[in-house]
Amino acid sequence: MKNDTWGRVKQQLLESVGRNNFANWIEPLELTKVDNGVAVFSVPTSFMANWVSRNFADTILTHLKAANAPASRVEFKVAAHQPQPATSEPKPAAAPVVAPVEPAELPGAPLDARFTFDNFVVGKPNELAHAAARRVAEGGPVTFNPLFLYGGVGLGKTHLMHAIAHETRTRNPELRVLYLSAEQFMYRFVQALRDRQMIDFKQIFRSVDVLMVDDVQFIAGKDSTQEEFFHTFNALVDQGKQIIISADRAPGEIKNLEDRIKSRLQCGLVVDLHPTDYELRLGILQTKAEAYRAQYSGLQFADGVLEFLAHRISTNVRVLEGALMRLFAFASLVGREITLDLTQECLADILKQSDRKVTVEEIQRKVSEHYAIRLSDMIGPKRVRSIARPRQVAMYLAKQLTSRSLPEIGRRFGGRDHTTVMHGVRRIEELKGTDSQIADDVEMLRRALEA
Ligand SMILES: Nc1ncnc2c1ncn2[C@@H]1O[C@H](COP(=O)(O)OP(=O)(O)OP(=O)(O)O)[C@@H](O)[C@H]1O
Repeated sequence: MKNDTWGRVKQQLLESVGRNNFANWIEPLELTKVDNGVAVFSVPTSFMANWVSRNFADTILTHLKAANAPASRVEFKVAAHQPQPATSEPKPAAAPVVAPVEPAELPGAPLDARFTFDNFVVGKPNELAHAAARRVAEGGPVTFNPLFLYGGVGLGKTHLMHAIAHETRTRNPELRVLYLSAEQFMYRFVQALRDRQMIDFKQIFRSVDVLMVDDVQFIAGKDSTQEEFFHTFNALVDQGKQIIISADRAPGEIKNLEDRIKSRLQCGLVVDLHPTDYELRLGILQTKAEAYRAQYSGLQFADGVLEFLAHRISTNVRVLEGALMRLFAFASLVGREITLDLTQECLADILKQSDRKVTVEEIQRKVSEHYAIRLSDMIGPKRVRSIARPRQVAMYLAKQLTSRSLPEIGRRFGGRDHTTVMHGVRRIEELKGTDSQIADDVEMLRRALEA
């Protein structure tokens, strides 16, 4: 077979496999001979030989036959002068045909075994992101590509990506799933450039079935990394492979990211993880506390502590988790029950940082309005229930929503003693469990004060 026949076949292959596949896998092939019906190609690396043989041998043979080439089989031989990539299997010396080798190991980051769908608590702020992640993890035809997840710090982007990877691997163990951060992508790229291993780099990244790149904003402003990322992205999308990307903001808002990349990233489904709300924070705390309780068996937990933390700690789940972990460790060290007081003592710094700045005076005002009593009665001496109960509700909310100590709250309620405040707080905690009217009032007031 003449080389111009191979030239014509290549033209047809370009159309049938697409531009990116052609550039990556077909263009580097060199037809060395056709012998006894076997078309022998020389390829630069054994990884490539293996990949082309698995994915393109039939297509190449079909086109060769269509061009009347006397070939009934194709073989791919590694060119002797090319250095072998460190990740490929050594080639048996006597075998001219490439022995089947395992695909090169993927240069991904390890997955956190705890970041599964089962451990992910779903609430209004993250339900869409969770549903999209589940959909992608189920596999099947690629419906949106890429899936782009974005949101503020510590809201679960990495958790969801790892969950997709775990689930995909469980459902389809044969799929090549690669998860890494954008920083690691850049590091691998720079390393490949330095070691003149770009062919291997491209081959490995173009051979995955699912690519996940976390914190993509990191490559903004890094021109050659962006360029390589763009080509990798296109090559995979052309092959119908799934891509999942995360960032701290929407694609259009990432500064110094090339426009063509922004527009690619917007092509699929873009979903955001909203800041957590009270219900989601409480759900997460309950799930994690359950796990800690099992770990620190025997540790007692007073009612209202988780609710207090869910009220008081900001939107960031990582901080919430850290607080809970510290609380359990502290309580087990000192051998005390986890009460509201212990919580405030142990987490004073975290609570101060995420103080919502609701004042005791505001609370008194809102509660007085709600129960239609005079503000002066709130801090005055009257002890009738119609006044004392709203006062206790206000004390409870002051304890929940501010970082004031019991004596400080007492002073703001007409100079009352801290034991009176403590009694009031406990009374409302009890009533919340038995009196739905009180529970509703407290909840409604809390929402109004936090709005
Ligand atoms: N809905 C959730 N349910 C359970 N755990 C959660 C949830 N959201 C976040 N977490 C936990 O909070 C911590 C931080 O989450 P993660 O690392 O996924 O955040 P991120 O959005 O990737 O943040 P960053 O932008 O800092 O990378 C993790 O330990 C994760 O398990």
